Amino acid sequence: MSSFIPRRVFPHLDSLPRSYFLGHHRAGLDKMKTMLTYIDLVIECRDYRVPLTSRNPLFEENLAGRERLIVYTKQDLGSKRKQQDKNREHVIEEWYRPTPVLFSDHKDKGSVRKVLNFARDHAAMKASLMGSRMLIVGMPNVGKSSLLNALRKVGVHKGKAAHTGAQPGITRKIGTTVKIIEGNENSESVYLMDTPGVFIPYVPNTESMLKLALCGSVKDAIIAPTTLADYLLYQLNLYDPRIYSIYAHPTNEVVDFLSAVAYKTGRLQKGGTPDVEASALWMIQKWRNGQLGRFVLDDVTAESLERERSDTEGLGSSLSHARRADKEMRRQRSK
Ligand SMILES: Nc1nc2c(ncn2[C@@H]2O[C@H](COP(=O)(O)OP(=O)(O)OP(=O)(O)O)[C@@H](O)[C@H]2O)c(=O)[nH]1
Repeated sequence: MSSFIPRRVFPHLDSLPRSYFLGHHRAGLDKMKTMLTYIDLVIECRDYRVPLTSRNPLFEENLAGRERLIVYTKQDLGSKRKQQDKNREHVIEEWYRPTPVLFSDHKDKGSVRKVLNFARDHAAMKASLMGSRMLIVGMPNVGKSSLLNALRKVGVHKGKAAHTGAQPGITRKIGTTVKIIEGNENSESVYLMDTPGVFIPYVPNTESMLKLALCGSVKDAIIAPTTLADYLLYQLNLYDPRIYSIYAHPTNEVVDFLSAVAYKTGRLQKGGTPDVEASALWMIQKWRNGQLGRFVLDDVTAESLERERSDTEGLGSSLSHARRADKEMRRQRSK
């Protein structure tokens, strides 16, 4: 163990797709734009494990002019609720000031209540006779529908209203409006609308694509499971290789790692050969569920937002525009 040295960089994979911008993403975004006049607040969800990479500039560009609350979902999957996490959350809050930022875990009533309180205060400020209407937006699979259900449960004690699932693309159209706060003599009711996840037209680099895929924003068929497991192994090694010690010795070799997992868990094909692909999918799922370490994949420092912004500049608006900007960026870099 003491002699093990993890990889410090993950190799650039030229053949990796860098787009997952589907028809219903574009259609959903267009529809959101037409609804903006009726909306008092946009609740933009991002994944706590990738606080920078799950930022989609399309929302800032297309839903500008409306007040925004940023909610980092799945806090439980990236945090151990320690001082280190508090420091990280403070940095994230500072990045977006004055835009308010909250952190949520859909099963933790306390964090859901904070979002509700924000929505209630915001609605009270607007004091509309028709009640307040809010839109929940974000990348695919980030946890929008789960948060909507949790807000409804805590807010008005009603059951699930939106479908949720482990793969992206469960919500394909803008859903029905759901009441999350009951009005009273002092304030009007608050309604929330679910929307389909919208992916970034063109991801700035392959590592960002791997991060988003690992967090479940991209369908599992898009990137080979062994490639994704290799990226997971890279991250596990940087964090703490002891996390997988019940399956394998520390290693940088994905096939060795997955073969050890296959032997240990009985994932074998005919003739007893290890089923590397099945083991890859199993390990990825374990990490996604928080059973293989809970940690953040992005670098969170005071400067990292600016760095990411300059990397993604021009990659927001359209696919062809994004490709051109990417080509130009590469040309500049090679100069
Ligand atoms: N651990 C944990 N899991 C969550 C949380 N929020 C959502 N999930 C899980 O993440 C997956 C995706 O959640 P959804 O609510 O369907 O995500 P979505 O953003 O509506 O997905 P799309 O339909 O692709 O837009 C589900 O398996 C949820 O159970 C959270 O706060 N913590």
